[in-house]
Amino acid sequence: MGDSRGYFYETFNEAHFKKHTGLDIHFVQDNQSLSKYGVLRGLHMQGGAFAQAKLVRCFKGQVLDVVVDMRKDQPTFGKSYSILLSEENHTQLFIPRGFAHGFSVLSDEAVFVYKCDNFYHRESEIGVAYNDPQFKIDWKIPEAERILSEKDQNNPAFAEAVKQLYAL
Ligand SMILES: Cc1cn([C@H]2C[C@H](O)[C@@H](COP(=O)(O)OP(=O)(O)O[C@H]3O[C@H](C)C(=O)[C@H](O)[C@H]3O)O2)c(=O)[nH]c1=O
Repeated sequence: MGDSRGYFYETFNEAHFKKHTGLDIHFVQDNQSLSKYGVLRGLHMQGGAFAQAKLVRCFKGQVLDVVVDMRKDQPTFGKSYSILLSEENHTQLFIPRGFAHGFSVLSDEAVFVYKCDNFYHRESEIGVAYNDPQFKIDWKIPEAERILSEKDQNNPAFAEAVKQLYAL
């Protein structure tokens, strides 16, 4: 809702969420990260008892958000999906448990905020190589301009990540 002062909008409403998704999710943790242009975070997930569903959005700037289905029993296993999330499009993406998630920052800066339905548990984290040739993800950031954590430069390939995930 915009007015002469600025804007107001509900960023999460449990009743709307249930109506649109048919899901009854109890979110327990909110996260927020600030990243500059070229940052690529991911692909990450938590497995086992600490698997997380996420409701993600870009509060400031613009990101390319990417998920990979790691659920062996699903027809979309091993498939990736990308979507632009931005301050302008107000789009939110619900990511069920069992998906690896990451994003690349296309604006000068991006503030990324998301709800999780399980707590952070470092020991349950699984990484998947952002550049695994199986997915051919176009992160829309030239190779030389990408900024990744040490961890994300060395995530395992998809097949190894699946093995680690199902061993949790
Ligand atoms: C995820 C997380 C991290 N941390 C600590 C651990 C490190 O000291 C620091 C940065 O963690 P990390 O480098 O894993 O942050 P991201 O690279 O943004 O990780 C996230 O990236 C992708 C996009 C995701 O979807 C996951 O939620 C998450 O893995 O925050 C916490 O204290 N709590 C948390 O829930």
